[in-house]
Amino acid sequence: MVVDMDSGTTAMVQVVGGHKAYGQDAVLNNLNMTVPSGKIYGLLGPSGCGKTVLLNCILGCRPLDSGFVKLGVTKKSDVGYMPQEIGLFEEFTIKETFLFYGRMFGMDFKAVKARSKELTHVLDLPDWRSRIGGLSGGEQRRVSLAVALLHEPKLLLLDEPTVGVDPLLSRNIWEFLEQSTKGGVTVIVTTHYVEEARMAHVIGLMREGELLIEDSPENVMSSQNADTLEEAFLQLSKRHQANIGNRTKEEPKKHHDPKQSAVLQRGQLFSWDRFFAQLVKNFIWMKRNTTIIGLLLLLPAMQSFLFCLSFGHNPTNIRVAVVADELSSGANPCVDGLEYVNVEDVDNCTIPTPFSCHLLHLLERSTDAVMYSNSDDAKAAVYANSVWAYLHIPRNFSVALTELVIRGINAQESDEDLAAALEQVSIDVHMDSSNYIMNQLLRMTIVNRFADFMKDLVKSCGFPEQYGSAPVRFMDPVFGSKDPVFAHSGLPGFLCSFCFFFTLLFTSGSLMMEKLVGLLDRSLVAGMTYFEVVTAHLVIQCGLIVLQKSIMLVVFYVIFDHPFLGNTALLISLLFAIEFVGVAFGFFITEMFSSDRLVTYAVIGATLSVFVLGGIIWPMEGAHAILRETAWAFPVSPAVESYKSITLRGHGLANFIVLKGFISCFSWILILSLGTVVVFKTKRSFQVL
Ligand SMILES: Nc1ncnc2c1ncn2[C@@H]1O[C@H](COP(=O)(O)OP(=O)(O)OP(=O)(O)O)[C@@H](O)[C@H]1O
Repeated sequence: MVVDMDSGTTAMVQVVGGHKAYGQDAVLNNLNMTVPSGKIYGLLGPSGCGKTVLLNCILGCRPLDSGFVKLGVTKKSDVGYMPQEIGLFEEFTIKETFLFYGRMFGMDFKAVKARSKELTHVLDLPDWRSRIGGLSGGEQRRVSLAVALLHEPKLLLLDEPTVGVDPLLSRNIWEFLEQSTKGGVTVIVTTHYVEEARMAHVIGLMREGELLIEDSPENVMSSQNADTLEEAFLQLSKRHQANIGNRTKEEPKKHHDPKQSAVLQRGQLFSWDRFFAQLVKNFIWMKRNTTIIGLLLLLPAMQSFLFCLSFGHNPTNIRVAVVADELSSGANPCVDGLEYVNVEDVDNCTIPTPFSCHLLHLLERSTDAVMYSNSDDAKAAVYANSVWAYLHIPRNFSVALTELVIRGINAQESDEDLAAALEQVSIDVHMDSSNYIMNQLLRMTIVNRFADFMKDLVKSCGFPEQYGSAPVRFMDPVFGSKDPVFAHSGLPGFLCSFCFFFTLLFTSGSLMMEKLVGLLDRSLVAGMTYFEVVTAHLVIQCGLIVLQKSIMLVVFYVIFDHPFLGNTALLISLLFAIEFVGVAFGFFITEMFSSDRLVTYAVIGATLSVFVLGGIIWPMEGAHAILRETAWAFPVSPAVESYKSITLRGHGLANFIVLKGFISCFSWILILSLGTVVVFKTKRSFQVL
């Protein structure tokens, strides 16, 4: 519907009392503008005066703070927009670019081809097979202009179309626009080149957010007694500058009425043409970026192999020094087939003494135990990081221990004798405890080997085995194996974190790339809906997820044979749910942040948090009470517990821990999706859904 102008003619665009500020600075200041239908409107003004902001307000990409915009068109497809930045996909050829936008506007191949041919001639475009990224700045601008003209819109908004263009070609472009207006097209062109705007039917001279004059170029010049537009603009600017000094600061009239402002309709929420255009674009991107896609598939495989090969196995070959005072110094009596020395007053026991040899023999099963002749050397070896610990066995160890075992503590004649005997049976361990895990594992190894030794000793002395062991029996475990492997319980946290990370990385990376080159906004202005962008992305993402997950699951459960007790379909559904949390988070942060650096930090921060809270490094049972109580609210953490219950305990969806993982994922997908829509709507005034 075309708006009636006071003069009786018709207007395609009307801005009434337009005011827009960023912070304290007014970018548009009570601006009134009328663009007659079927004319070229040249919007002139120095850099930073607000031309681009004004075009964005007309398009509805940015809302006015007050005032309103009226348009003579209602549909987005009636508008052609050429943004100041190129806003084209660098990986595309010119032909693919035309086809992408043609599809988006529902044009068939024949129509796209015919129109592209015409535009190629007028705009002197390079070979259609040329990639956009390989074109010069001027050539890219011409392709960008051709895209805006492709679907023969009724209203054209061109933001500096002739920058960097040869003067001859620039004239051709103006003539072409002039020609188009004869067919009823209305054109708004912003330009820095004041004289070039003489070819416009109407010009608006803009300065500091205000429109100083709006008339035909001839009238503008005659009203200022100027021979050139440049001169006229200079005079108007001088007068405006003088007025600014005298003006008291006026508060903008807040009469923004959304009902009066025109909103371009995008058509239906989902169109197969637009969805297909976006999908083909994603496929072309993948085809042109096989290295990235290859890495996205190779990385999970590589990480899975690295995890299986390096993570959670009990350390072997830990070097430990043993100093046994009861062994004669110099030659090692335990070597050469353990030629044990006999001690006379020990009888009934079949383990030869000194016992240090048997203990050493047992230690050698799980460590690299090395005999040292004295404590000073052993200590020096710990300081030099040659060994993780040294054990000191006292001089009378064998005799004192045998007496205590066979004759009992009551056989000691006095308390002093008992204390001396107990001192002689104590093995001192001096450890390098700088590594917590090594410390715990070594401690466990020493205690276990000593327990084995005591069992052997009491048995060899004719006592029942239990006499030498702690009165605790570890029966067959309810879940897991008798000798649990750390990697088995670490795997769920690792896999879930990586699922989240890979999808987050791909989603944020691909969206950010579209956003930074202005492609996303250009597509949205052209009528693409955010819903179509999301669905086209999800199709590609799902394909990648299936491939990545298949690789990882084969590595873990087929090649490395990790235990798997549960339902495969349930596990795959859980992994998909986690991946979609990553996708939703990717959409959220790319909408939230406008710089790729911030997005990168958010990806790293979120992944590390998920990794830490996933229980790989430490179980949540050991976390701070507040964190433990709130862990259910974090994304992915409940899913890790769910994963463990499915694979290591064989539980199904009826189990609450398993169910909680799914509930958590779906809740986060919902929260992040709603968050994305809110941020999207707040930042732009596009209709999203
Ligand atoms: N999102 C934003 N946040 C804050 N300030 C903004 C934003 N967008 C534009 N501005 C400011 O608004 C003013 C007008 O910008 P605009 O891009 O419209 O200028 P312009 O007339 O198009 O300039 P040029 O010809 O150089 O492109 C500038 O001072 C700019 O910094």
